[in-house]
Amino acid sequence: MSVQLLLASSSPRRKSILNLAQIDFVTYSPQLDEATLTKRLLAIYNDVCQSALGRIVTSELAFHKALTAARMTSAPLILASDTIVMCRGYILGKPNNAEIARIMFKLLLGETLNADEANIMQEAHACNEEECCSKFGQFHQVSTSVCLLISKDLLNKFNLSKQTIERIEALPDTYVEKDNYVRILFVEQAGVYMQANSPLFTRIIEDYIASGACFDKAGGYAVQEQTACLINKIDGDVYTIMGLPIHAILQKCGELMPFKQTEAQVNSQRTQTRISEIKPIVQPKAATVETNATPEHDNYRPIPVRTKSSVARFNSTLLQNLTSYNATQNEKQADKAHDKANETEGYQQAGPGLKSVEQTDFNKQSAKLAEPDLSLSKPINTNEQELVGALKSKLSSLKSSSSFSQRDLPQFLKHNK
Ligand SMILES: Cc1cn([C@H]2C[C@H](O)[C@@H](COP(=O)(O)OP(=O)(O)OP(=O)(O)O)O2)c(=O)[nH]c1=O
Repeated sequence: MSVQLLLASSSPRRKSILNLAQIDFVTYSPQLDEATLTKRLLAIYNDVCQSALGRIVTSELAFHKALTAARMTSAPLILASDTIVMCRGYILGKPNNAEIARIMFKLLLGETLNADEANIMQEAHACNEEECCSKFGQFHQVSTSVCLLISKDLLNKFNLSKQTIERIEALPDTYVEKDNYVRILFVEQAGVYMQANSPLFTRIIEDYIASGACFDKAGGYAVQEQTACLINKIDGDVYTIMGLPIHAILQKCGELMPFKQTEAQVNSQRTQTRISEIKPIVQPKAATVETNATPEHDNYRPIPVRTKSSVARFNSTLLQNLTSYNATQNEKQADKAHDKANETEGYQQAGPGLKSVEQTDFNKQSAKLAEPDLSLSKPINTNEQELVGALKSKLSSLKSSSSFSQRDLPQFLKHNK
């Protein structure tokens, strides 16, 4: 099915992860006031643990990003995602400035905040969570929610497995936006342990903040950049931390993902197209004519081609003509003989006698020319052919008429020379 995925995100990481998975997509950046929405959610869910908060906040934000894109574009297949870091009861989004970024690293590395720092981070303090510091370092949790909206029309075109349909139907609030879209929403979480027990790490942090790379990352760090040096242990999928849990996406709704064609597939399609472009060679039905006629040339008449059967036809016509000519010659001779006899014995009706001579010679000639010579290829002149034919028919009509006598024949031949 040729449908493109709309990635409702401006995150370069999400784009590169989709590219990595060879998914065919275009992007749209939904405008959403994430901070206000998060504040509202924290006010409602003020008595839940940080793990649950991570799920709630990212789910709501991912869904609203996808919904905004659906309303603005009406695209049939939309993917949106949201990532936050929860550490020691604080919800860590993107740091607004270097100072906040530095405080975030203090939290992530298990350091104690002073009063001022705690004051700055007051709004982000979402719940009272026990500090989880183990031999692996300070623990924090990264939550990434994924929301896939698929139009009902498009969903009906998929040949989904029973298992997938059941899984979709079991999801809460499956149908959204006036029932036009089916919603698939899920959260992935990963645990990260960080340690910075050497001045070397302090330098890495300062360099990273100075580069400005921290400002578009939840928690102010990136697992895929130099701050990876601070990470001692990860529980979960690294792509959940980077903002798009590709393994879970493919596992849960891979059937709905449009994949890019590999070079081999594109090449094989090209070959198929080339083969289908080749017009079939139409063999002429009879071996007698070969035609270049096209529908545009209605008056086109094919050039006759001399074949074995056409030569045979020609020879049989020639045989008839020769036979007819021979008959005429015989009649001439018979008439001469008759005239001679008449001169001596007087006039006699000789019709049956002539007929008898005629038949005998016909049979002789027929026997001689029964096997037509197929090597004959020069057609008889049309005028001669017509003349012989006309003579033959006239002669036979005269012979059958009662008024015709043998004596009339020389005159007839002279007249029709
Ligand atoms: C923790 C962490 C986050 N991040 C990034 C992923 C997300 O892009 C970003 C979290 O912010 P989000 O608000 O989830 O995403 P975004 O604003 O970058 O993009 P959009 O809302 O348009 O989809 O932090 C990393 O790249 N590496 C990391 O290790």
